Amino acid sequence: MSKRGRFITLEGGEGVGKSTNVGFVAEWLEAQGLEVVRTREPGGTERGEAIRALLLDPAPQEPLHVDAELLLMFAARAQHLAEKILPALARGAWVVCDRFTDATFAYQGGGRGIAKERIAVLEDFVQQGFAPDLTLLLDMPKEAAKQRLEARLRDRHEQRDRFEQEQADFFQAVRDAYLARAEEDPERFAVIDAQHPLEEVQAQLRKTLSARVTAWR
Ligand SMILES: Nc1ncnc2c1ncn2[C@@H]1O[C@H](COP(=O)(O)OP(=O)(O)OP(=O)(O)O)[C@@H](O)[C@H]1O
Ligand SMILES: Cc1cn([C@H]2C[C@H](O)[C@@H](COP(=O)(O)O)O2)c(=O)[nH]c1=O
Repeated sequence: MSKRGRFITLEGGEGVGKSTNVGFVAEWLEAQGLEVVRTREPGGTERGEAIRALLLDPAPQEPLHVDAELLLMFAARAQHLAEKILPALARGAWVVCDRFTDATFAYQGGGRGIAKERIAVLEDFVQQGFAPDLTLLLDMPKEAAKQRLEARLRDRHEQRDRFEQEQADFFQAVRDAYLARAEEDPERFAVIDAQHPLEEVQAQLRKTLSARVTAWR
């Protein structure tokens, strides 16, 4: 695959501010004169969004097996890569994605307990070495993130999705798995302290982006 643009992902647990800041990151890059494609996982394509609806269904008729959950994440990802991410990068656009494969290692690995070696097999199969250029990991204690999430659910009259219904130990395992991945790959990851007011979080993001964009040019 010829890749001229850069692939930036935002990661973190529920309610840490990923969706809020995907827009900020995309707009900051656009202000530097770059073409930006903003997307999310699971989803990002028509078929991927249909898979997302299955995965997030708050009241499924029958339980979803953990391996089926894992495979559906990668099925959506395969479509997303082929239809949207890789063509955008090939024409020189930058892609900003709300979650990618680190979420699989954190949720299906850390949260559900699937061995990371099994996840890595699917990662190799689907991605063939492809990985983000930069991952912005928004990190904060799960209790504070839960309060933000609950305020959002209340304000927007949203129902908890299937993942948001999990218990505290699941979210602690997700956070621990994300931090372990960041420690394993400090070149790719930037850990952003997300518990501060939005302006401070965005100042951290701006500083990180500015340093990376300068280094890449
Ligand atoms: N730094 C911040 N300080 C205070 N509130 C924030 C901050 N960042 C985001 N919020 C608010 O917290 C709530 C959760 O943010 P957001 O929806 O962006 O999180 P998320 O990580 O995308 O969550 P999810 O993974 O559940 O989709 C929103 O109501 C948002 O306005
Ligand atoms: C990519 C990916 C996502 N998930 C989970 C994490 C979240 O709970 C949902 C997506 O909802 P959001 O509001 O967009 O954050 O999906 C996962 O378990 N594994 C993955 O690979």
